[in-house]
Amino acid sequence: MTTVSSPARRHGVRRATPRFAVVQFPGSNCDQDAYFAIRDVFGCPVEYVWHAERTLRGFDVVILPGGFSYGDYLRAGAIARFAPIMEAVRRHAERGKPVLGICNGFQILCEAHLLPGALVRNIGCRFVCKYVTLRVENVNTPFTNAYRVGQQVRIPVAHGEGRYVCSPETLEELNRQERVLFRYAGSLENPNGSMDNIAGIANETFNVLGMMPHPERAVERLLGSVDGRGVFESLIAAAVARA
Ligand SMILES: NC(=O)CC[C@H](N)C(=O)O
Repeated sequence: MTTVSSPARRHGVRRATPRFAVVQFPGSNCDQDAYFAIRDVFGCPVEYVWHAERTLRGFDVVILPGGFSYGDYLRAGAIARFAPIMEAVRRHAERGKPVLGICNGFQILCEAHLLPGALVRNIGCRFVCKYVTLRVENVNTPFTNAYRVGQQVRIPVAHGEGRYVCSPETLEELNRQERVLFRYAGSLENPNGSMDNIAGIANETFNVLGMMPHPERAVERLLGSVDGRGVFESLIAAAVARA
């Protein structure tokens, strides 16, 4: 684990550099990408937390990474929702601390009812793995403050069950409360048939975000895009603002 000695810590005041937890479920496969981005690209302290653990004490930001938790049996995220760690994730969210679910993490957050709606099989029933262009819709959140509203960003998706669906009432509420933080930039960019081109949504208090695209895979120019960096930069800036 890399520990960053922030100026705030050196002067004996509250820590500003957030401490990240990356939760690992059996079948997670993007946990190392998230860990690498946080530690090597952003220099923040990060630890893996196994799904059978029951506490997230000491962590500021919790990441539920992508993958195929429990083999995606029944429906992606439907079994992970019952993992022991999920009670701690719920408590973390209830305290107003940030929880970011990426791809399978988004699926788990919906199944756990920390976010509304569900992610079902892509239109066309195919696994889709490619870059898509997103539009950043709301930048007044701990996950998006480093972006400009309306900014278009290129971030990859890789999923078979990424079609976001919800009731008309929920959709109306999500839009009215500006809880859609990312949209596929038009129907041609929508890889899965999600309602209203939804790519990422927040809870009512804006401290839980689920998104199908993978920002942790878009943090190095060498890999094709740095447009995902804003999500981590926003979380770090929000932690500094809170300290
Ligand atoms: N990268 C991911 O998390 C994708 C896997 C996901 N469970 C799916 O729908 O295919």
